[in-house]
Amino acid sequence: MRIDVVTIFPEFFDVLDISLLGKARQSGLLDVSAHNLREYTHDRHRTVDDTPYGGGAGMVMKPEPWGEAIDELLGDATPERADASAPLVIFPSPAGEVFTQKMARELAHREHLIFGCGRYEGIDQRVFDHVATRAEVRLVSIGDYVLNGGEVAVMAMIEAIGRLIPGVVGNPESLVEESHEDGLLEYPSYTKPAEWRGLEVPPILLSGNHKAIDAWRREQQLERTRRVRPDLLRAETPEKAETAEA
Ligand SMILES: Oc1ccccc1-c1ccno1
Repeated sequence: MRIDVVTIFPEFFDVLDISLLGKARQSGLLDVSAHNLREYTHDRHRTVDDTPYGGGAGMVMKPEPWGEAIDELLGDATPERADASAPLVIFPSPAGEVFTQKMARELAHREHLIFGCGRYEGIDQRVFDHVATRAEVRLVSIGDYVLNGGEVAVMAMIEAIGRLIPGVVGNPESLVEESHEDGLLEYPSYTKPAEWRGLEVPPILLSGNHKAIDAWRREQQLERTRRVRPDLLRAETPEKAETAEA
């Protein structure tokens, strides 16, 4: 998978050379490149923002640099070539659809993602409108709170997507039993020692009875999800909600 990120802080993404995603980049499974939006300006001050039409506080990111940056990254992509190789352009935004594990799984199958990190009061709307004439565009939020810019959101999405690419995580089994993989929160985990500061590991986990352990873990998932994220039980599949009510 090729990932391009347009940002005024390209050095922010240097951290991706560390850990799992660093190995994925070295092995060629993941190719991440950060591009400085200011390289696409032509004035002495490398200006990327200006005052908003209609007034209001703050500054809005100018369309011209964005247009040139994304033109370069899209190459000769056209809507007519809308196949798996077609680039998907994602702008993190508090006004976007919420990023979920389901979306991460979907995006892990794409060949080329382009992320555009907005700052200030956002990016001129015409950038989204124009790019949408050439490629699929999505505005995506990582949660109901406000950040200073899209870089943190893009980092989170790259990690969530990148770790699902086959070969990136050593043991694919470890991807299955995680929060949100089956729509529920994960069960509590324990390791040695069996007793720590007076706290013992649940005896069922020491029993060796794997059928009983699986049942206990499933019940722990349901109890934790009912308590912490009841909204997940109301989502999508009625069976899930039915199980939860049992
Ligand atoms: O708050 C933001 C500012 C800029 C770009 C993205 C965000 C955001 C907030 C939540 N998800 O994305």
